[in-house]
Amino acid sequence: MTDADKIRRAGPLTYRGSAIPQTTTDQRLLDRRGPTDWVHTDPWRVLRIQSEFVEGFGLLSELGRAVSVFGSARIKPGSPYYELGTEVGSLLAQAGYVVVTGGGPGLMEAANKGAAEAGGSSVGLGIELPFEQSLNEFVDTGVTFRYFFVRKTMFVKYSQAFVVLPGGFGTLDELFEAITLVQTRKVTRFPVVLIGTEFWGGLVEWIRGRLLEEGVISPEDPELIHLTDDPAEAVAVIDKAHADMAREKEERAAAEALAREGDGE
Ligand SMILES: CC(C)=CCNc1ncnc2c1ncn2[C@@H]1O[C@H](COP(=O)(O)O)[C@@H](O)[C@H]1O
Repeated sequence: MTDADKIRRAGPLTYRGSAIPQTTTDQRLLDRRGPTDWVHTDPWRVLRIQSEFVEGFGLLSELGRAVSVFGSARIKPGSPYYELGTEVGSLLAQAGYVVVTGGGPGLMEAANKGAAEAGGSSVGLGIELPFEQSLNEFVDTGVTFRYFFVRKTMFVKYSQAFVVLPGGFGTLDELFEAITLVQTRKVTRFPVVLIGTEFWGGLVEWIRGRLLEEGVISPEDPELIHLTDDPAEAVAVIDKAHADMAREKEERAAAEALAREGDGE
């Protein structure tokens, strides 16, 4: 056999004769020599981002009914808000919801603790931070994300409501992301419940007053937010929204079935 008759198959590729590479794909993969700066380039980051979506979707897709609870990383046990967080976590777990938090300390921990005390399950979606940080001890299932926006997708995709306890910039970011997604109909029928009338009252008043008066939101927009001091009311709002949603889905399915029957006649 001459060199020109030689054939190499590499996956779906076929090489013949002088087109056959000097090395195999595996050899090139395993050869560690070469520059390494590509690790810090955007195309490589895109793959890392992709892998976070894959891991996140893989872990969370079979969660069942879930509610995300947000709140300050800084409010410690002993504070009435911490108690409120624990109660919310317990009541959500008793109502059959998985409690999803950022997995950190403070009110995230409170909600996870409440869920654990009620025998429910807790998910922590952590974020890599510049300082050492681990998931709180009440998280049953956890993922720690490198990318903030990947993590935020997970909260929305795998929970059916947001409960927002008192908090700072992080909590405000999560609250306003949620109501923007509802306002722009990126998510539908997604209850957003603020707990703590004293804490949130000023903001809600400003939204209902200033924002409406200036015409920067629609008259119905303030209704996207429910404000209460009562964790049981928060759970009732969420349950009702889901019952309404389930009923509407059934009615739609029945109407479609009827239309199909009509077509068949
Ligand atoms: C001690 C300390 C500051 C730890 C921060 N560790 C954190 N771990 C996980 N999620 C967090 C953390 N800090 C902020 N977040 C996210 O932002 C919200 C709280 O931010 P903030 O404390 O309100 O502004 C939480 O709902 C959570 O989703």
